[in-house]
Amino acid sequence: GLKKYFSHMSADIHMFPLEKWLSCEEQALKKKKKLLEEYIDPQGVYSVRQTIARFLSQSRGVRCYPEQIVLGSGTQLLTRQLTKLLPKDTIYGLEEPGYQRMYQLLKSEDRSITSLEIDWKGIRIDALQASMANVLFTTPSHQFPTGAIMPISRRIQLLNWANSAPDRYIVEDDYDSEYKYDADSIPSLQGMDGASRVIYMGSFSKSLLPGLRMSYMVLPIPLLEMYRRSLHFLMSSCSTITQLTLQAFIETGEYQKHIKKTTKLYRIRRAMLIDKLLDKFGDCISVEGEKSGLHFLVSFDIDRTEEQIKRQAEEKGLLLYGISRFYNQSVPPRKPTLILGFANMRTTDMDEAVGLLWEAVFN
Ligand SMILES: Cc1ncc(COP(=O)(O)O)c(/C=N/[C@@H](CCC(=O)O)COc2ccccc2)c1O
Repeated sequence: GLKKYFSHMSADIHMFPLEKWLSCEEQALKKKKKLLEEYIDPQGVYSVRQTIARFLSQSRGVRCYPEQIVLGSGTQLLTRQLTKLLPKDTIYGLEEPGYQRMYQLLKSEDRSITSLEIDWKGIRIDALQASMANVLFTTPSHQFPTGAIMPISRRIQLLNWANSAPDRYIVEDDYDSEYKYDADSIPSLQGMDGASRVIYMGSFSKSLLPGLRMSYMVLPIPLLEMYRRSLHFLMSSCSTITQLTLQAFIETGEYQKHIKKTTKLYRIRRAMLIDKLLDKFGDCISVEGEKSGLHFLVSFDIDRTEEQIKRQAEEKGLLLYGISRFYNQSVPPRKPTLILGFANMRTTDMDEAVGLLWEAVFN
């Protein structure tokens, strides 16, 4: 198969503290195995939600009670539950370019969607106001896929938008908020919301492993009441074992240690990769969205299409993704732009990876 050096969709299992995770699992099972006998609360084990609420308050300034947290096996599944709490004729505003799978999920649920323009600060307020959207999905910490970090001023404008008409909500997908390099981390939109307009979504897919399928959403009280009324019959979609292990992993401080260690390692990988790319490609490339997260964008000032570069790369055995895959409407004229992940890029592979990229672009 194709080499996935630049994959933005995979974590590096070698970075995961498997031994510590397994001892947390053993400890959780020994102490709380009784919980496995029954169906637990559909929102997830209460004590696990208490731990997550504390962690969110410390790390992201999210203000919530454990009662407001819903654990789910993936952001998409939680989004499906959320759409069932909102009016059928809700119009969902999604960032363009944005998280395609969310667009595809909402479309598969026959929801009305409108694509909204972004700029280097994230979603554009004029585009949002001109649209008919009443629920906005946005990724303010590190816009997916461009990496834009939304400044406080734009966040305040978003909250004003949400408070200026009934039935408006902002879904803050705080994906990729764990890894900050040059930018100081800006507290969550949810923490600034005083009027129950923000639904906060997060995931352990990037900070731990996507295979754990541990994601969560924080519902404002009015939606929580609706959840309790209309979705109380649901069973929790996350394994109780994974929930209890995660709780132990956070409570023993292993999670915080892991984030510190991986941030240091990712910071080195990211800096080395950008240096090597600039050495090799010089001023025919420009890098953006590299201030946080586990990927950045590289656009090429050459007369080739993204498709040609992708195909040429596949000839050389290298998997690449272009920015085009994140557009729901037609891709506007722009320089060929690739999304380059570095979470799974070992420093020993970098020279080969950059060499293959060079051949894909120039041969
Ligand atoms: C905007 C956004 N929000 C949430 C998620 C996470 O969803 P969850 O795992 O269901 O909680 C992703 C995953 N996005 C994935 C790429 C999507 C794509 O390009 O198609 C990338 O996910 C990972 C990247 C590195 C390491 C581990 C995972 C999301 O891009």
